[in-house]
Amino acid sequence: MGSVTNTQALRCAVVVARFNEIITKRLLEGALSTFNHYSVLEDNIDVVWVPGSFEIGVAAERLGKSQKYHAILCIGAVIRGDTSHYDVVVNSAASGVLSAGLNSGVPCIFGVLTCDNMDQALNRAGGKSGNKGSETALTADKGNLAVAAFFSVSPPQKYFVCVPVLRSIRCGSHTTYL
Ligand SMILES: Nc1c(NC[C@H](O)[C@H](O)[C@H](O)CO)[nH]c(=O)[nH]c1=O
Ligand SMILES: CC(=O)[C@@H](O)COP(=O)(O)O
Repeated sequence: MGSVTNTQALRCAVVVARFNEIITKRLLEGALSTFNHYSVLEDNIDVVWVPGSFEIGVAAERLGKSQKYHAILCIGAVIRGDTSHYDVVVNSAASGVLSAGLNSGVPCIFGVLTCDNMDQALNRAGGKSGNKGSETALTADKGNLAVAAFFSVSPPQKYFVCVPVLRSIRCGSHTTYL
């Protein structure tokens, strides 16, 4: 993908885990509403659902390698149970997202909640601790503009020109299934 200097040119994919959907749907809504706030166009966002956080990395890497996106948001919610299964899913999700970014060269942003219980997750999905999905989208907007400017323009302080180009436009949900 070429570089972008304003958010209306930004193309993103959001990979969302269906597991703990009550949480991940709220994180997705937070991400989409933040994209809307920063003028990312609805048509430029593809949402891809996967069964659980364990599968996020595979999808993110495939999307990254498609060369269609400036950034891939990875959203999931892993909630601790009685066994060590939690650690396996969390570690696999984290290394999968990291590998997806390294192998595709596209920023893959880690928006997977890793919580001890459902209360912690609800608090971070629009509750008293904010909406981590929304923060994930913010990372994509700012991170991508920064990365694009850093690699493609000289002098690098052009980055500071890019950031204020943030306006508001309507953005609903746009869904694609793998
Ligand atoms: N326990 C959680 C899972 N488990 C499901 C796995 O992610 C995976 O889909 C399954 O093992 C099939 O490969 N996923 C979450 O996202 N959150 C959990 O708490
Ligand atoms: C991710 C988890 O820990 C959970 O879904 C699995 O629960 P358990 O460890 O009780 O089998």
